[in-house]
Amino acid sequence: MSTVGVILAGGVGRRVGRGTPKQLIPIAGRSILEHTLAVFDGSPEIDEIVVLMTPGYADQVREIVERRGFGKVGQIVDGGESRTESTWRALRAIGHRECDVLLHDAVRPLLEPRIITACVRALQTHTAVEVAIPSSDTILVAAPGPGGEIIGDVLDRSLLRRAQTPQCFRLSVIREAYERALADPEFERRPATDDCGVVLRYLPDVPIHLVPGSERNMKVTHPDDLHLAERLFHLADAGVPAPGPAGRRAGLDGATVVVFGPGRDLALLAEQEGARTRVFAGEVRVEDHDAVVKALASVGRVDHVVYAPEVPHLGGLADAADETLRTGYLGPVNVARAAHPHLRETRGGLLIGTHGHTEGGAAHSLRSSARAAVADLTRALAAEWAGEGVRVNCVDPGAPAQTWLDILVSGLTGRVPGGA
Ligand SMILES: Nc1ccn([C@@H]2O[C@H](COP(=O)(O)OP(=O)(O)OP(=O)(O)O)[C@@H](O)[C@H]2O)c(=O)n1
Ligand SMILES: C[C@](O)(CO)[C@H](O)COP(=O)(O)O
Repeated sequence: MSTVGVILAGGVGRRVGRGTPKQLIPIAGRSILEHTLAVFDGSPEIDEIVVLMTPGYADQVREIVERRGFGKVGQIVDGGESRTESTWRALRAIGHRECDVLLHDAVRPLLEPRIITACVRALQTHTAVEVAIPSSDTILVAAPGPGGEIIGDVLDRSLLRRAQTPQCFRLSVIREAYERALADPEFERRPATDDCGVVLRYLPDVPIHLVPGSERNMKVTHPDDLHLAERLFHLADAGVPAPGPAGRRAGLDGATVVVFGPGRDLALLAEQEGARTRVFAGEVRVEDHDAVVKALASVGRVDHVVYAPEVPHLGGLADAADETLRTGYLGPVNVARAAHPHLRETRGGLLIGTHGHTEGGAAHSLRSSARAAVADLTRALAAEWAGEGVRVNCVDPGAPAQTWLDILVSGLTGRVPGGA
């Protein structure tokens, strides 16, 4: 039986309150929807994807699907007026051939693949499956009282769970629940806020099995959630995915890697994976934009550019050497500007070494602020160049050379080290 992932992206994001549907807002260098699609398209358990999109925005989905080569996206369908109406449209688009369906909020982009695996496994023995996590707050039932609300009840927290998505069903089960709901005039007056609610109300004899979710699988609902999700992405990426020997070779074999700064170890490692490398250490002054442009022009095709600055001395502003300004601020900007036309042509990647963690922050003001500047530059450029397929990441200078290469071939963009 095949497994269809349904991405519910038909809303407008009223509570986030931007002029554009919130699923198209960029986080960590890509739109929320793109992150979510990447999880489903990359899951071996998913055979096909149906996207329900806000009417008028299907072209944006097509652009993402084509640019990222998301081959499993079979249909892009206009969403309905409500979440449940979007689900119903998805069920109609899938048709009557029995299959398993995983309905997921597009705005939960931090879904871990292991949750999809657990859901698909659970569907082998259950016809309805829900992802949920324990509630860490005590939940109250409010009641009308004198001058406002009072507590009507305090629920038993040990039994409380917070519903997430995916919510997963055998197609015939969720279809029957919806057919009953749509035939019930009461459903319009008292709609459901999720799909399990529809099954529970209209097919009460079908047990809905619970699978553990995760705190990270948050829903972007309010403006602050955008900041939280951004931070969580960077924490999630803190352990850069290890591509393995085959992935490393596939990413570097035949590619040209240009390093600015003392990056000999990195270059040697890249060469072992089949890359052609060029290191510009002391001979190119990175504060001189024209010199960086010339250096890159002398290489020919460029797939990856790495900026690996010397780690500067520590100290307060008064003691800071011009070298820190040069390598911390001007270097990253000049290398990025000069590398852009090359990387746009090859859809390549830029990796910027930061000035590392500062112990006791305030004592090393220039170095700390340079690190923050590089982190923000990375995020901004990742978003700015995402449409051109150019990836931009940064890394701590102390990270092993292997980690630098793993980031280069990872497909990540907008990645900054935790805490930057
Ligand atoms: N008519 C709708 C409404 C919502 N959704 C999707 O359901 C998920 C969860 O809904 P929610 O967070 O409420 O999204 P919005 O409806 O966009 O937000 P708001 O209620 O603030 O407008 C989102 O991925 C949203 O795009 C949908 O497919 N069709
Ligand atoms: C389905 C859901 O994400 C489970 O928590 C939630 O009910 C959706 O609610 P929303 O108001 O449509 O965001």
